[in-house]
Amino acid sequence: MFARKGPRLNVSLVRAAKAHADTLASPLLRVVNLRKSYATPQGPQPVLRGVDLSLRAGETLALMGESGSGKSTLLHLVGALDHADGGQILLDGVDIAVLSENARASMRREKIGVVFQQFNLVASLTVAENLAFQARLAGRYDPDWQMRLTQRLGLEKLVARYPEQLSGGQQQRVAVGRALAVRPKLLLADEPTGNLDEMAGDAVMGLTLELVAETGCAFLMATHSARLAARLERRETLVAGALARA
Ligand SMILES: Nc1ncnc2c1ncn2[C@@H]1O[C@H](COP(=O)(O)OP(=O)(O)OP(=O)(O)O)[C@@H](O)[C@H]1O
Repeated sequence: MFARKGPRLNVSLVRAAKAHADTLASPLLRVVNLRKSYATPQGPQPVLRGVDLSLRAGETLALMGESGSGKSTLLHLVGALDHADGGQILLDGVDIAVLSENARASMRREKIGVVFQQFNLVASLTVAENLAFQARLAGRYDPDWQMRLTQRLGLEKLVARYPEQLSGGQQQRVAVGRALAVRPKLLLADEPTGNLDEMAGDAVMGLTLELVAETGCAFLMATHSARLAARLERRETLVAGALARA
């Protein structure tokens, strides 16, 4: 019996190892020649003029650049929250631009977590309900994972509170938990510590990076802070609408 099962097990192990190697080799996110302009009274204002970017599963990348350089614009496009004028955004091999609105919405819910500078919690929901919000919408609510996230983020004693009863750092920890509750493949964060003092910001950053490593998701974070950017594996800077390596 063992003799018959042995070779089959080996073949499946080899296949699994190859699939894992392929996943690591091909980028989770590939942005190609991405372009975006905004309409202004003076005519279209180009912000992204051909951005190319790759991110592998599990990789962490800080997106830097002066105020107004287009960091939030890029995150919104990658997060399928806005439409590009041209170029491609391939997430898990799927071009976001060619998806129907429904398919974009499910990709957003199931594969992408987003953390904003302004926490954006639902004021009428408790901490526990906020944490579960996105996962429930995506049909991916997992009570064990939610409990673990709650513990890891130090929120056990706060689950029955409402956002207005929390400090900024606590609110942002809830927002990080909410984004990770779906176990996204990609976590996006736009100045996630921008509204926090240094100590609270560092604590949120540390927990986020630990949970990113634990879940194996890729992490793309826009930040002005070279100090925070240094905690991520890679750094890129937006200059004149394209990326220059920092
Ligand atoms: N909806 C919009 N309509 C018109 N212009 C916009 C819009 N959103 C952003 N912009 C402009 O696009 C440019 C890039 O803005 P964006 O918010 O992406 O920059 P940023 O690098 O994230 O800036 P910051 O670091 O200050 O947050 C800015 O000049 C901004 O004024």
